[in-house]
Amino acid sequence: MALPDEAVERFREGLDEAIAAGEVEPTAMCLSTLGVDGGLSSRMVLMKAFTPEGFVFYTNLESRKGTQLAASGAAALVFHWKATERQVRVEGVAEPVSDADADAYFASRPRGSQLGAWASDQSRPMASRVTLVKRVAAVEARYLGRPVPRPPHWSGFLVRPRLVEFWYGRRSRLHDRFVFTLDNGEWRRERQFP
Ligand SMILES: Cc1cc2nc3c(=O)[nH]c(=O)nc-3n(C[C@H](O)[C@H](O)[C@H](O)COP(=O)(O)O)c2cc1C
Ligand code: PXP
Repeated sequence: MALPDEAVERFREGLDEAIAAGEVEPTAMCLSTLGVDGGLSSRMVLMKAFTPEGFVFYTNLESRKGTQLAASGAAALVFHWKATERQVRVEGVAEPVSDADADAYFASRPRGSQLGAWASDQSRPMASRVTLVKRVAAVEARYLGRPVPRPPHWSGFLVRPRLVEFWYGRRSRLHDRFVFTLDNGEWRRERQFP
């Protein structure tokens, strides 16, 4: 269910203002996923697309987050824009992006990052840094003089929101909060106490 116009506008405006204010990584978001044991796991990722459908990021599908999302889909995101004292919080369900979208984004990455996606068994044990350096050299040799294809284990997820909260910080601590919640197929909007 697409986000309501107001939520889309608030997100776009918040991101634009964070960029204008010089935020170092304005698209950085904390992603939380659910382990099979019911435990939670969080890490930062970079948002690469935002549409009324949701928030897209890319990763190794065999990583910890990748396997957790394949198992449950439950995902929560937090953006914190320090320069503008804002926070956006998202709760929803992650689904794979299309191969066409993943191919297009992968093709736009610097060659070094593309080679890294082949070389790194993200989240699995690595004996030493030398292992990684050797693997990068091997994939570099393999794709010498030709484009690096997207690895089958590297793609993206679209987090479709069921809740989006916009938090506007105030020095008084009497912050403003607007929460959009999907309720029986309809978006509900409410203010909440800070
Ligand atoms: C600011 C920032 C952005 C990051 N962006 C990504 C990203 O977009 N995709 C990714 O796979 N890892 C990204 N990482 C690395 C992840 O935080 C994490 O270490 C890695 O993906 C392994 O996570 P996992 O073992 O939980 O799967 C980023 C780290 C930081 C600090
Ligand atoms: C392993 C990894 N994948 C992806 C990203 C983010 O995407 P990109 O490298 O395409 O900007 C990062 C950012 O640090 C990263 O560390």
